[in-house]
Amino acid sequence: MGQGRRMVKQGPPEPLDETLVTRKRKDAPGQVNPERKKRSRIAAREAKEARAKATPKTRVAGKPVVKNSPAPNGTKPKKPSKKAAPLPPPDDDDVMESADGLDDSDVDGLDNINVTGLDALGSADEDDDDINEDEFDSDVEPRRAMWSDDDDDDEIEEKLTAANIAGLSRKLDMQKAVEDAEAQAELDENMQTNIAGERPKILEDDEDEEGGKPKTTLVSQDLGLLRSRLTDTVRVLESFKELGEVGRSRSEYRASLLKDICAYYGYSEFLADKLLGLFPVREAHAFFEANETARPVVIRTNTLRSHRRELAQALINRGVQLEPVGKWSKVGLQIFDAQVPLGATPEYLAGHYILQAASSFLPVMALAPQEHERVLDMAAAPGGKTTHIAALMKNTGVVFANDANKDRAKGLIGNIHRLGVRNTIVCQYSALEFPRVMGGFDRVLLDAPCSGTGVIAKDASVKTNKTEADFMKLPHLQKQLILAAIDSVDHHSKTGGYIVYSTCSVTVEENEQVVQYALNKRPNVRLVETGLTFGKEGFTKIQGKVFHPSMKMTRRYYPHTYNVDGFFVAKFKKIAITPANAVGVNEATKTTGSSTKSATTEHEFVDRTPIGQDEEEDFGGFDEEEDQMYIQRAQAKSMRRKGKDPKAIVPKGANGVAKEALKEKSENSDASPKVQADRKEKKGDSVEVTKNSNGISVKETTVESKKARRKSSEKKAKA
Ligand SMILES: C[S@@+](CC[C@H](N)C(=O)[O-])C[C@H]1O[C@@H](n2cnc3c(N)ncnc32)[C@H](O)[C@@H]1O
Repeated sequence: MGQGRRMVKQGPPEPLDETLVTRKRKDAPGQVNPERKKRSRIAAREAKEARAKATPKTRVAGKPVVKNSPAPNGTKPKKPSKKAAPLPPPDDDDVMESADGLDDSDVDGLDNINVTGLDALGSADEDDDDINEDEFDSDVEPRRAMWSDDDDDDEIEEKLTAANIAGLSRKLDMQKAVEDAEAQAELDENMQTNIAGERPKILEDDEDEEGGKPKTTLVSQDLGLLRSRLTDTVRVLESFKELGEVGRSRSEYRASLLKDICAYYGYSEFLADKLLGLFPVREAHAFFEANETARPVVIRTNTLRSHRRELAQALINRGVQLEPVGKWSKVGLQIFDAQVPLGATPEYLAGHYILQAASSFLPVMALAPQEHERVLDMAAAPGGKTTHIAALMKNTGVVFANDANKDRAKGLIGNIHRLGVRNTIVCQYSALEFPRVMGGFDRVLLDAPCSGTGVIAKDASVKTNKTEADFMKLPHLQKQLILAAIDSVDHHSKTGGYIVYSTCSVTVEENEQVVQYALNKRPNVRLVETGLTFGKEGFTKIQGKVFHPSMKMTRRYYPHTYNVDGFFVAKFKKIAITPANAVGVNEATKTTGSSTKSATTEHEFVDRTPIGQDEEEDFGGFDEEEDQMYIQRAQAKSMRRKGKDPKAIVPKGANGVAKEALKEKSENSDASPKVQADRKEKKGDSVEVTKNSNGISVKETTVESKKARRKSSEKKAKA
């Protein structure tokens, strides 16, 4: 086993770029048919020649640098550009909710198809048991490992590869684009500061009147200068002792960097400062840079309807170029190019896949739902994760998919139908109302509404529209939601007792601070390993804040490290009941104003109030008397069919109302409101004639039925 393999196995997975994917395919031993090899070579040679013509290169310090003269000062440098391509409609969103309820989608198109493969994430999958880890190598990887869900059908794989051959030359073009971009970046970096040891002059001598901070006199058009100053400042801050100007402080350089980041990438100073504080300075630069390019388009195979290999073959036949997303997932396919809109293929319409960002797989993988369990997805729309949960449960057990937003819940229902999910019930509550609505779940997923700072590449508006207030309101909501999630889980569950909290944000306020709050307020939970085999550890210490050491078990994902959307995943195990006097128990009940009897008597915040008793409006309400009438009609019909006398039934309505009353109601049902009222009045009952919103129906309240209802409610309350 080569050195490379050992490193891949032991260390964190390195991002693997597209060129390596290409090489893997070509180098795979005993896998390549001669025809394919020949065509690949031709394509490679052609691309190489074209490249040589277009960009003569030399190498400086081991990295490619373009020989052509640098962009003159004041000219616009090449900023990472976006490639236009057909947009598939999104299925799954994670950017979602900001405080104002805005959202956006996980996958918003084929534009910006990224050239860095997600294979980078390759390490053992939770459920990918046919992967031989020893075989993994960033340079040489047997094809079998690529298709980890299928065993040893090399022949089919070769066909897939052959069908994909057109993609290989395209990948070479992409490779060229990457090299060009790298060269340009390298050039920018070296433009002003390529003499070792020289202290670059970055800060200006004039200071502004207010803060004494360095002025940024460069206007936004001076992107070339901005960029080189930015990279220089990063370099100085990294080696401040050697490179900092005498008499200048670190904070001056930082202030200059912050201003340049805002000017160059277009962030509000508030957000840029917050994000800059998350990373060492060079990493922060990489983060801002990564937010300028889109993440790869990924689809998740719906295993309720298809298998990954079958799906891949079908899409390849339609001209889609794709690869398995990486060893960590059995169901993901990364799309490199598509001649057809991915949101309108027959396979899409038949529910064989869903467009879903790679990082959206992670919370569900951490949740690890089991067959026959009872699972709650607290903020579920549009259902990328719900449908994944249902697929892992093989349509057994039951999933409650809840979302507070009615319109988004419609999308959720659409996805559930399209993907053939049959074990899921959709509901529309504020998740804060759980567990009063229902509790006792084996597992709960809280994919919380968040600021979306992990998905800026998809929604650039986040750069400027998030304010300080958002980073107070959102964490406040997230903290309430996480307590509700914890209280909804059955700690006695034989198979589960787990809660997963996730966001597509990278800020500490929305992640570690929320998790720490949950640990503080709920001593009956502890953090456990997520089971995810890659991802950076959550912070235990940052910016003067200290968190519980177990915070290490949470996982952070960044666009610049794994080429996935920024994400956070934490997994809790509930080990005991929630004390009745715990914070949040009362707050949650306040929202509905119902009795807290169950919480106080059982010390577990599980309310067993029948659903819908007080909330008839949402679902159109239930009319028990009317129901009873239909039941009796059906019974009578059935008796008649059997040749019996239907009058033999001595029915009682749900409220104890005798058959006569129902019969009367039945007779009246055809009469006009006025006639009905007259009839009632004759009988001496008090009558209210009201029209509903459509102006057509009568709401009648007789003395008799009022009494009956009261009686029935009392009975229920006692029960
Ligand atoms: C990040 S998105 C969920 C994405 C979803 N899990 C998926 O994978 O497709 C957050 C969701 O939270 C919902 N939401 C916001 N506030 C809520 C609340 N109080 N209760 C329940 N859902 C809420 C939003 O409507 C939004 O759909």
